[in-house]
Amino acid sequence: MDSPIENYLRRIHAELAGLKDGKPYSAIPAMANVNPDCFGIALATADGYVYEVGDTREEFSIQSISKPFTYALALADLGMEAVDAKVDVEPSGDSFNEISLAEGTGRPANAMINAGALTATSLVKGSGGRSRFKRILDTYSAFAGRDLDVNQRIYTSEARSGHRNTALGYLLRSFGIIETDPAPIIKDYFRQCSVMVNARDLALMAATLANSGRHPLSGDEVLDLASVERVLSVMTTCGMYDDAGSWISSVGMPAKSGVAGGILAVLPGQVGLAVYSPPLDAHGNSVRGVAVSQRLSHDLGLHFVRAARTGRSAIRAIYDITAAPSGIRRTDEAAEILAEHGHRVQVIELNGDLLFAGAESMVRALTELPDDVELVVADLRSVDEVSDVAIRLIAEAEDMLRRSGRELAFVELEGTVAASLQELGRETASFTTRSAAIEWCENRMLEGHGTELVLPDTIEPADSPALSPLDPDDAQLLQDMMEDRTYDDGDVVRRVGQRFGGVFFIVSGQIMTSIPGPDGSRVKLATLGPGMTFGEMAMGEDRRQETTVKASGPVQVKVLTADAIDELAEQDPVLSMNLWKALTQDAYARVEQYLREAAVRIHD
Ligand SMILES: NC(=O)CC[C@H](N)C(=O)O
Repeated sequence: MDSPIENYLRRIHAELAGLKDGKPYSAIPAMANVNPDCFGIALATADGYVYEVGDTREEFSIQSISKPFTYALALADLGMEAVDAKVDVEPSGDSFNEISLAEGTGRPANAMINAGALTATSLVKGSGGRSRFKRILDTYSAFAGRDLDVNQRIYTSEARSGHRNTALGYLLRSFGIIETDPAPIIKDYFRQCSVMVNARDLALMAATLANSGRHPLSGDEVLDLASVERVLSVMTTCGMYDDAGSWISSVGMPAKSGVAGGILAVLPGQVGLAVYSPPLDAHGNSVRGVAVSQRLSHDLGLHFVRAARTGRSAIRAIYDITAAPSGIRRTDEAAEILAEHGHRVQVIELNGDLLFAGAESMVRALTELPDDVELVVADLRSVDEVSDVAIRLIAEAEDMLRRSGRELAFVELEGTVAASLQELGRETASFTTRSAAIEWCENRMLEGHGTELVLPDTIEPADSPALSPLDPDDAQLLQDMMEDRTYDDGDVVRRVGQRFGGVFFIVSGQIMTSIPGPDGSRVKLATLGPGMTFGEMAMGEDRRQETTVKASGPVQVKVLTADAIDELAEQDPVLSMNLWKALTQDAYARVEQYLREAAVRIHD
């Protein structure tokens, strides 16, 4: 796909391919003969889209980039306390292979330098019939989202030449940091460094960390959030060894480098970045990898200080229900009451992630509502993640409202926030559509400010607003001509295109009218309740039913059928005329209300 991001990455790749500083790693003979011009950039989003430019499928050994993932497995296996007893979380300021252990305890400074990495490897035990190394390899594969494997030639070469690491392993044994024979542990460490990856793999491994431990493509929960938080913290302060200070200043992302020329960087919640290019700088980091990371951080605002600013207000809109009535047809008196008191019900529409900043903006808006607001509807349908902190803040805000006699209700598709609040002992109303929430608020307003104005559950046609202009005896006569019909929830009562089928009077229950929307969707127009009519608009030779009418729960209607209407026109033309005058008077009022509500309903 010719996307702006891919074009941007191509420009950076072309520009930095000309960077010729540094030399490929030569301490491991099998790694010496690599092409120094190999250069790939991969950027993976937290939802799994991977942008690739250059040699992103060229395989190379993961080397020290393996360390955070083995450290993650040890943390997941043993928990932080047990791991911290063996390896600290402090930056050493030393190079990756420094023989540096803490005075006295011998505890390595962190798990990113070789001493700490050997320790982390020693903390992983075989289990479930899988050896230590098989579990380590399976963990890397889960992070990459594909089966990875060891390059035996590189492993053998490093096992033969890795004297410094071997010395470190026995030194750790002498301090009791490694408690068993260090030889197999050192071999497993060499094996983990010899696992083959490409830049795409690393970008997805980084994106899994960015995605709180869940693989963005497979959706597998690879690592728990607490361990992700610890691994990224240590990568931030120690991942680039004695270049860590300069890295966090100029790039600002948790990262890990490897001497084969790979670099992996993570922007939590957003992206995983990987670069592969063999020539290394004096710190053992890929020269082009550092240059690409600095450019992308600057150009795309990936530095954690900038990225944190995305936690701006989560509020998309605040308005009262006079701007968005429920669509229920009410009597004139009820409509007047709602017009007068609608400002007492506020709707707050939110979007994005409700982490601390988003939740804070919502809670602040709740505290700033005018004193005469009685009900608040929080529309969360455009909200993505709601953190535990946000739930706790919302619960306290709900308490604050309740203490002042007010209530908070939610519109959300799965009801997760209301369920979370219930777990904290708060009972809050939750609806799946905004109109249902607003109807509930309107009824509360009518109960509170309009006494018995809330419509009764059952209205016979003779008592309906539509027949109110008629003489009561005439209305009753018409009702006696009607057929009784009942429908269950979801039944389609009338379809678009049907010929006139009579005038339907709703006795109890609710129906919902809708019209075909874009790409096969349905656009809800209105909800009609007891005492209301539908179907009369299709009267006339060339007219058809223009809306779909569906039962919203159990519904009882009485129908003045087309045959009965024809019979009435013959037997009592005066009453027939009065009936149509009454219905058309009511129908025009309804058309006007439909249009007003449809304009509001469209995006409901
Ligand atoms: N920084 C690195 O990638 C070093 C890895 C190498 N296998 C070593 O242990 O020395």
